Amino acid sequence: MDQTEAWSAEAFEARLRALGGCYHIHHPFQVMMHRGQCTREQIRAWVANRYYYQVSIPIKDAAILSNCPDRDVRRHWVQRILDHDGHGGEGNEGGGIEAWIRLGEAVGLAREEIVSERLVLPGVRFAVDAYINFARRSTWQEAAASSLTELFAPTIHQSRLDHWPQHYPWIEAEGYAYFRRRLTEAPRDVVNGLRITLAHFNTRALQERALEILRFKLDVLWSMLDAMTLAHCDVQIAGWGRYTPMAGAPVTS
Ligand SMILES: O=C(O)c1cc(C(=O)O)c2c(n1)C(=O)C(=O)c1cc(C(=O)O)[nH]c1-2
Repeated sequence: MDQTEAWSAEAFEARLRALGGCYHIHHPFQVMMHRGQCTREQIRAWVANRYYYQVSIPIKDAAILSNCPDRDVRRHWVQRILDHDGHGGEGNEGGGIEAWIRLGEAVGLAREEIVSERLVLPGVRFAVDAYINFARRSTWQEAAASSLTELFAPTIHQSRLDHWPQHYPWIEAEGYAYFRRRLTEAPRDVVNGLRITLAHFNTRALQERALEILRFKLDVLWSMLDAMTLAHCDVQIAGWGRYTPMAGAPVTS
């Protein structure tokens, strides 16, 4: 087959979906959470760090809107901001960010501890900021394609709803509302994001570019968990012993 010929829409979509093999559902930290092997402290650390992703999503989406001259696209895309920030309508009073704070409280964090972001690790901040900056500097179509990790998100949200209550009975049930709401929001976002991506990336070179963008975004999510693993799991480093984040160089004398 001609290496420069565009893939059909179906073949292109299949390649995008195949990158699900690199989704953070396969990261050791995520696997540990899924199997019920996390301590309360590790779950709390994950929720507190992921808060930074949650509050950054609407900023990222506002960056996409600011680069998009197409009124129809903006009208759809703005819904994502309202999903997270809230619009006061029924079931969406505080939006996803408020629901995430409630999840934090359900796992034993204080609201102030979450919103102060003082538990957010540098590596998590850098990874999330890379995503925001990508959206600021790219075309709106490229930035839209970078949201397509959401293709794989309903599976991960559903698995938390299915397994966490048995594994972590100490988590208050109201905390799960965030995952439940994403089960309907994410598939709707994906239909829209896929439509834009399949229409815009219509040459082989552009399709390859879209795959590269999706890999970048998968790396953002993976790097966040790498940072959390280093800081909150018992990672031993030869010659250093247990890794302690931000502890500086070991005293070797
Ligand atoms: O819990 C997760 O594993 C997960 C992953 C992702 C993702 O794949 O980017 C998102 C979310 N959750 C999520 O809740 C969410 O609102 C969201 C928005 C976006 C995006 O890129 O615009 N990704 C995700």
